Formats: sequence, C-alpha cells, structure tokens
Amino acid sequence: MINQVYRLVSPRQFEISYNDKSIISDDVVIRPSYLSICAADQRYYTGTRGKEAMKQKLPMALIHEAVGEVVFDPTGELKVGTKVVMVPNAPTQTDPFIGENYLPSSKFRSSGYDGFMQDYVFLKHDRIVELPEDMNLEVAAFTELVTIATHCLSRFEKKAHLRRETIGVWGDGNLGYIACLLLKKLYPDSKVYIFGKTGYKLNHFSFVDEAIKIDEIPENLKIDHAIECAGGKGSQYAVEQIIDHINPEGTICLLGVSEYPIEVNTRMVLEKGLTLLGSSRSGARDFQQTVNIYKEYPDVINYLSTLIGEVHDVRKLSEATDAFESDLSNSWGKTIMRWMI
Ligand SMILES: NC(=O)C1=CN([C@@H]2O[C@H](COP(=O)(O)OP(=O)(O)OC[C@H]3O[C@@H](n4cnc5c(N)ncnc54)[C@H](OP(=O)(O)O)[C@@H]3O)[C@@H](O)[C@H]2O)C=CC1
Ligand SMILES: O=C(CO)[C@H](O)[C@H](O)COP(=O)(O)O
Ligand SMILES: [Zn+2]
Repeated sequence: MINQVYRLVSPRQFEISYNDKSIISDDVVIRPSYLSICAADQRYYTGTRGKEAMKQKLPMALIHEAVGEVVFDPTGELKVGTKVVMVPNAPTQTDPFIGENYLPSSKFRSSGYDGFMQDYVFLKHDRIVELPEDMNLEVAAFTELVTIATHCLSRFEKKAHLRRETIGVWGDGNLGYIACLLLKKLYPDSKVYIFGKTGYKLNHFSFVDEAIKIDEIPENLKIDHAIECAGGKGSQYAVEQIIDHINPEGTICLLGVSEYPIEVNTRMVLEKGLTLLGSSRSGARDFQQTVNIYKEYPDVINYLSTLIGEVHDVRKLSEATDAFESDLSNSWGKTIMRWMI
C-alpha cells in the first residue's frame, strides 16, 4: 500500500511523501487519531534545534505523542477499532543494565526517524498499549509526556533516599503539572511544592501543597528532593535555586531539555552530596505503567484534561501548520491535532 507521510523539510515547511509499505508482515497497522505537539517538535518546526541537528535529521515526520485505532492486525490479536497508544521508541537491541530509551541504537520517532504525522503507522505488538475503552482521547494523545514523568519517578524511587517529606518541582508548564500530579498520587505522604514564574499558571496546580513563585521563595524553605521541568535557560536558574533549597544528600531529577549547555554550581553539589539524575524519553514499560495509573486513579485523567489547550481538526497539511503556529502563542497546555487528513 502507498502510505502518505507528512514530513518537515525545513523550518515551518511540511511536504507530503509517499512510502510504499507492504502489509504482509508482523506489524500492526494503526490509523493515528489524536496527535499532540511536544516542545521537542517545536524546536524542529521553528528551526531552533540547531543547524547541525536540522541538517542531519530533516526531512522527518514530526510528533511522538499520539494515539490511534487498529485497522489491521495480521495476528488477529487486536480487534479492528481497538484504541491504542503508540510507543515512539523502537529499540534494536536489549541490554541487561541499560534501558531501551538510553541505548544509542534505539530509534526514536520525530528525532531522526519519522514520527506519527502519517496516514498509517506500522508497529510491532510490543510498541502498542491498549487504552481503556472510555478513555478521553484528547488526554490520551499526550500519554507519552505522562510516561516521561512515570519513567522519571521509577528512577527516583530506586535512587533517592527514603526521606521524602517535601518534594519540589520547578517548571509551571505541562511536564511540571504532570510530575506534581503523579507525585501526589504515588507519594501521598509527601508534601509537593510547585515553583513557577506565572501566577495564573500556578493557579492550575490546585492539588499541590504549595504553589510558590520563584522570586518569592522563603529563604529558609527546605526540600528533600526536586524535579526540574523548566527547560532551556530556565533549567539553569531552576537548578541554581534547587541547589540552594535542597537538603544534603537530596536527589535532583533533571527533565528539562536545553539546546545549549547550562552552568551548574558543582561546588555546592559536592558540598551537599547531591545526586543529579537525568531522565530522557521512556520505554514500553513506562507506557504500560502509565495506562495502569489511568485505570487505578481515574481522577488523574480529569486532572490531565486541564492540560488540553487547543484541539485542531487537521484535514489538510496547512491545518497542521496552523496548529503548530497556534501552539507557539499558547502559554498554557497542550495543542492536540484531531488527525482527519
Ligand atoms: N526529559 C524528557 O524526556 C523530556 C523533556 N521535556 C522537556 O521538558 C521541558 C518542559 O516541557 P513542557 O512542560 O512541555 O514545557 P512548558 O513550556 O509547558 O513548561 C516549562 C515551564 O517552566 C517555566 N519556567 C521557565 N524557567 C523557570 C524557572 N527558572 N523556574 C520555574 N519555572 C520555570 C516556563 O515559564 P515561561 O514559559 O514563562 O518561561 C514554563 O511555564 C522542555 O524543555 C521539554 O523539551 C519534554 C518531554 C520529555
Ligand atoms: O520530548 C522528548 C521525549 O518526549 C525528548 O525531549 C526528545 O525526544 C528530545 O529529542 P531531540 O534530541 O530530538 O530534541
Ligand atoms: Zn516529547
């Protein structure tokens, strides 16, 4: 069959390409239904990802956050119409110590390999997780971003010492919101503080113990551990404040992506004996665990719906461009594309 793939060819410019794909294989054929735009996609779309990466990775279909419906499963295991979330990471090897999302040989969609902006996506069974039948698909669309927090917390659980009275999250955006939400569910005895820049964004974090503006942090405030979700240059200021307010031997989970190297006060990292724990992307297990969280705590889905920013119907490529442009001027929430192309 001929599959249409919608690739970014240069900043702000998409083009259609045609891929001949045989359906005689083990792959499940999925029709994407709801796609969600990530900050990483925007760095490619706007061309701020850096000249070298742009040259190396384009042309490429964007989007690694998406759900879809099964249209054909050669094994007959999945019924036509089953709603699934798609795992963007495709490992080519396994390693007893290194996770699939840290193996350099893995292929990650919309970072060097075609993402989900396609008519059909062809996936192995282990790259698909079935969604609850009544799942809000606009929320499900950004499940991949939720898996980032799930993955980070599973690493935190293994590495951080057990005094977890107060945990601080820096970054009053999408990932900060999700990290706070999962912390409150998975660590109900811990106090969770959100640290952000903007009052109206912080107002959305109704479920945390404290919402604090970063220029109003009491000098004597202390936290046991922290999660940084600011990104860009903001990561540097966030890490600086975290180091000031964290108790000795705390763990700092780093999630924000910076295009340029940031400065870290290593003297104080040493003096306080801190652990810096970076996490990037996620694997199939994190997707399964996240869907389990949806099932166990259905109110998580309600809280996540606060993050639905705009939903765009995309019937033609110019409407995808509109969605990306509009996303750039939205200060709160995720931009979702209802994929009708
Ligand atoms: N590690 C991983 O695998 C992943 C990482 N990411 C990265 O995480 C970062 C956040 O993503 P996302 O939440 O979607 O982006 P958002 O833009 O929604 O959130 C970032 C928020 O942090 C705020 N901020 C900036 N500086 C500070 C600071 N010093 N202290 C506290 N808050 C600050 C921003 O405010 P303002 O806008 O006003 O500057 C914004 O509200 C990005 O860099 C993204 O690329 C995303 C997905 C996966
Ligand atoms: O968003 C992400 C995962 O959800 C990562 O930040 C993204 O994969 C980083 O990739 P790149 O190197 O292409 O910016
Ligand atoms: Zn992403």
